[in-house]
Amino acid sequence: MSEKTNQDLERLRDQIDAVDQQLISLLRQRLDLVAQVGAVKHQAGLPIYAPQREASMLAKRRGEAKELGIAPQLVEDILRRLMRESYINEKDVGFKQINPTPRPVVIVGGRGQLGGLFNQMLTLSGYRVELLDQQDWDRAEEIVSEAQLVIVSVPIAVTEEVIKRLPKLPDDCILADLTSIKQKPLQAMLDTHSGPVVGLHPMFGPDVGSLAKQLVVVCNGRDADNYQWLLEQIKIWGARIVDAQAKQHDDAMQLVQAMRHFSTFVYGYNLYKENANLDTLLQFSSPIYRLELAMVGRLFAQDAKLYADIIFAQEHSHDAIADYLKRYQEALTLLNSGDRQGFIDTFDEVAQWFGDFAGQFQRESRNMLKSANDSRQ
Ligand SMILES: O=C(O)C(=O)C[C@]1(C(=O)O)C=C[C@@H](O)C=C1
Repeated sequence: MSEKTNQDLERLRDQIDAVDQQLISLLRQRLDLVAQVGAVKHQAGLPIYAPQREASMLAKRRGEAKELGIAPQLVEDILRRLMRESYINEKDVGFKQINPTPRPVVIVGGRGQLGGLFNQMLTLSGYRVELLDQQDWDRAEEIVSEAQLVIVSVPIAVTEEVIKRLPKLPDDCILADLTSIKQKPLQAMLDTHSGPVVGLHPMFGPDVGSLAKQLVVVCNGRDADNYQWLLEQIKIWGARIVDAQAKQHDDAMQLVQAMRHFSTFVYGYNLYKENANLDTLLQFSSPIYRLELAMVGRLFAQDAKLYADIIFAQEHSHDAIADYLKRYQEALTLLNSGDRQGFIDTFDEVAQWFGDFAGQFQRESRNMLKSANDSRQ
């Protein structure tokens, strides 16, 4: 490379560095403003996530970007990443306490990951949180004696047993659970406690940075009026609430969770039995295959018992998985018989069934792939 080229590059890179440093300074200013917004929202009891504000802000910035010859999507991607940081920063400012009472919230299994997240959110909202774990059970009666809310957050396999072992709760105490199946825990809570009961299913893992834009499924149990404050508090944390009947939820979870996790498990099991060379697979991976491999591999970085519980606890998951196997075999028959047209006809039938969702999912996955590719070295 010539000396002049070197000098030109160095001069321009110095200017880029200066601009990037200004960007960092602007990020600091923006985060300070967002923290102030968080404080105002804390006082007013407003949710972190403000969809209307986001939509109008993104529309304006996209227009301004376009006028400057900048790709609107680039600006939107940057702002969405900034807002994800805002959710975390605003969370740390704390939240308005919807039900200001000195009575404690008891989290059974609060030293677990999901229980720990609810402990953090409730504490940030000003509630006094007590934990009731295995080592505390001899003091269980004392711990729950004044509780206004008891949340059960233990592995699925022991949820019903733990609920049934709970000491008598105050009559007005709310009994809730966070289990990913709803019918059995809800019935156990209704049988065990005569007061307010509600089943919750947080549709996210404990490693979310904030609850903004997350989803919590609510299965009403008893005396719903008494636990509306809890649902309001969850909304202030930024989450969306969806009501569902417990059976409707469990039936959907068979496909969404049990079958999905089981298929991912089998995919990984097959790679293992084939003794595939992951380094080689990655070497020849397109971005989408790498993402698929990552979604399989991440499963095996987690606790086998958790997924065993999710899959085995679903009473009818065997049926959903057996159906999947039957369709896998039907598709294999098309392949083995060389029935290319039969495959195409079936493919078109399924495409018809997906309808507009197919295009929507293609657009969404395209953006996910771009982001996933950005983070690659
Ligand atoms: O303006 C707000 O209400 C904010 O909380 C700030 C902010 C942002 O980062 O711009 C963050 C989250 C909201 O969903 C909308 C915007």
